[in-house]
Amino acid sequence: MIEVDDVTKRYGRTTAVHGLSFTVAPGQVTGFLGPNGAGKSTTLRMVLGLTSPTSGTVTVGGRRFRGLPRGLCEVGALLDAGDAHGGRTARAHLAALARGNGLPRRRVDEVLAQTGLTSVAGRRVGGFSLGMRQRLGIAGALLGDPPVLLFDEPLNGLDPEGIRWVRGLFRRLADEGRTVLVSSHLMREMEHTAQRLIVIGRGELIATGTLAEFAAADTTTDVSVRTPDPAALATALGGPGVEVRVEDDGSCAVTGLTARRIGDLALLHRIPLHGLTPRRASLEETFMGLTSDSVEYGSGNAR
Ligand SMILES: Nc1ncnc2c1ncn2[C@@H]1O[C@H](COP(=O)(O)OP(=O)(O)OP(=O)(O)O)[C@@H](O)[C@H]1O
Repeated sequence: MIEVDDVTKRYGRTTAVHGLSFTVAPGQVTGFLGPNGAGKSTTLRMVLGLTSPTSGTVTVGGRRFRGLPRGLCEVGALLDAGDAHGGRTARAHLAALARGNGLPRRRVDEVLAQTGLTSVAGRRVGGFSLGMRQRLGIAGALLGDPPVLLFDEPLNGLDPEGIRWVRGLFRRLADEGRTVLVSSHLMREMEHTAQRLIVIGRGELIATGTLAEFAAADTTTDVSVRTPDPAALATALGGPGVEVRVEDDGSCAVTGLTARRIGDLALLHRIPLHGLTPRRASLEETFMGLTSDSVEYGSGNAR
């Protein structure tokens, strides 16, 4: 369990995280979503104990950060796939990590097997593709067999097979009762990865909920209407809160009315309809709508 309680983190005049509170429960994969610069990495670093909050508290398994980074047996993390020394082999990299953390050597072979790297364990990391580096980073996170796992943009650079594998692994880790937090700036990456979402923007919480709740909460539905007389339709439907937009393909996108009401009004005004299709916003569109105020934020802006 991770609990972030009213956390603010400032770097000089930049506020990276502001009054952020959320909890991450074990047993499911939680997506941590936000546009670039939203404060995801900063938050993950605070959970790991690599950075201390300016104010507020972060607890992992009920324990507060006490000025020392959390050990590999407590929290495993993939923060930056590029941080392994390029001149070392994958096995040597993991062996050094294991030694430094007092972990048994056998864990190295176990995590190499778990991440599909056994056959390349003797190769230098410098020659690894980004996907292999991601696997190695994940192997490092698993080394201490920790109950809490953090992955910062782990799908970056993975091919479709790699993405499928990572998704399966995260699910298995969550099914084992672990707390799994995965960051991304792309909703489409989270759609088939996470069961719950935490969405942040400009360092602040925007929304939390299950994926199903996000899908159900999209109120920005519109209705696509085909008619030979869009102008008459717009006049007939016009009113407060109703918008009729003619799309490039000649159809009309109507917001603010149900398909049934549009049909009734068209009949009343004797306007022929050739099509009437209610449309739901995709999760990606819901995310864009939620974070649209946050994306203009350029890194380094003072708030
Ligand atoms: N060490 C630092 N010193 C100064 N500013 C920082 C530092 N770390 C992060 N920031 C700033 O804090 C804000 C949040 O950055 P952070 O990297 O946490 O966002 P992010 O959501 O992880 O973004 P991205 O997806 O681009 O990695 C940005 O404006 C960033 O420039």
